[in-house]
Amino acid sequence: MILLETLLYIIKNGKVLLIRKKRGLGAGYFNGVGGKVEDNEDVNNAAIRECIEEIGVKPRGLKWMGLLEFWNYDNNAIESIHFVHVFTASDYNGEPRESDEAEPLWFNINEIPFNSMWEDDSLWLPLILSGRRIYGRFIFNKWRMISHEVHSICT
Ligand SMILES: COc1nc(N)nc2c1ncn2[C@H]1C[C@H](O)[C@@H](COP(=O)(O)OP(=O)(O)OP(=O)(O)O)O1
Repeated sequence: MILLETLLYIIKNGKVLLIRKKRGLGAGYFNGVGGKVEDNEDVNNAAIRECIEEIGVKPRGLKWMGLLEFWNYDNNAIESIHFVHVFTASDYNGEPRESDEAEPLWFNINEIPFNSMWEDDSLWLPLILSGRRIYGRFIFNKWRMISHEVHSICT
């Protein structure tokens, strides 16, 4: 199963808006806002749509910050490959609200709750939050990370 997905981090006043995911892949973890790109949808519009659906705000000042690949194996068989386009936004319209998918919470940039996030996040999210564009590839077995590579993109 190959999936095209998005992640979006709204950064404002020294804080980043994360969600506590309530269902699906990564339920219980804090993460950026995001989900699957729909047929005939571009990744920018998917990031905006997911943000409206999950926390009720329309992000503004969207910036593409990189591409992440998450390969999950079940022993020797590939279970899923996720190509995830990552964005930041500098502002938004509306007020963040909880939905059946997500609870939004603000965190200081230097107090990200990595202990309650996907294992890979501490390897790349600080780079994105400091304004670097990146490419990363993370290999998992049954969603335990077994190897990784992260590179800055020259821009
Ligand atoms: C494995 O490492 C991952 N780390 C992080 N930080 N985020 C990840 C990882 N793997 C996937 N993701 C992200 C990418 C997407 O934003 C979500 C998964 O999307 P989901 O399955 O929730 O997609 P939706 O379209 O919202 O779901 P529904 O089909 O339920 O509408 O996780």
